[in-house]
Amino acid sequence: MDIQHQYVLQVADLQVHYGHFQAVKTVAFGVRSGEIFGLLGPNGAGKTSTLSAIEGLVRPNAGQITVAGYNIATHALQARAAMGVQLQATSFQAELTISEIVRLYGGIYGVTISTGYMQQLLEGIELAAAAGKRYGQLSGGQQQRVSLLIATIHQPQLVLLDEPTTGLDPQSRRHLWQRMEQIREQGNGVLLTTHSMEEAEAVCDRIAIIDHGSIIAIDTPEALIEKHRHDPAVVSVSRKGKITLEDVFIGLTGSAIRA
Ligand SMILES: Nc1ncnc2c1ncn2[C@@H]1O[C@H](COP(=O)(O)OP(=O)(O)OP(=O)(O)O)[C@@H](O)[C@H]1O
Repeated sequence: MDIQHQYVLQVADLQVHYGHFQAVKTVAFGVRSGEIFGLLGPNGAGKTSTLSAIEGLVRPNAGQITVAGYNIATHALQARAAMGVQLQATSFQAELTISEIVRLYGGIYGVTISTGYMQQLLEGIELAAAAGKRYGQLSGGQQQRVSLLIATIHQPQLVLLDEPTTGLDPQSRRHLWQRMEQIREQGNGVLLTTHSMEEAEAVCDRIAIIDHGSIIAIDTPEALIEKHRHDPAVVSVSRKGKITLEDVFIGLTGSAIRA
């Protein structure tokens, strides 16, 4: 099979309920090898619940999730070994140095990290000169770079990123975009949630818009803009006479402020 058309993630008929509340109703999509896929939706749409089901943190009420060909319900260990999840900044101990954290997580994932490889890894996130710096002393952008390095230290086929660039300055954001693009070039897949339409347009090959627990559109950013550019709901929210992905997003999900 052509590697471009292999799926590193397949989600079929996913449902996640919290008690009687259906947070995810009917979600189906796939992420291909060598693809950055964006999951976009207003607050409370069901993005994190979908990611949590893929990560195995919540048990779905229905549906199948397959990572690198492994069904997470029947082959959880293999599925988890094939995915990398970006941990929250607070997951790392503030007093550990960057190199200690890299060595610790390398050990957990069974990756041998020689001195030369450590140097290479830290150069890749522009932190080679700060190897001995404690995590708690790092800026938000530096912490994000370390946490993305840890998420990818075992070269997973699928990387899950939940709003990774929130709060970052433009330089740090560009750096993270480049890292995502490197993951794509290596033939692996990225599933990203974001509230930034600029980010989705800049890095995502395809996006799905999720609202009230269901996917309402799925395509490339360019195709979504093209398809909806004459919708009255989209035209009515456009600014400066140009239709953007944000106009399409608001046109499809409505202008009402969510939770
Ligand atoms: N543990 C939980 N128990 C009950 N309801 C929950 C729980 N987690 C999430 N919800 C609800 O499920 C819905 C979907 O939440 P989710 O966090 O998946 O949305 P989201 O799209 O990630 O939102 P945001 O953009 O705000 O992060 C929301 O209405 C939320 O309040």
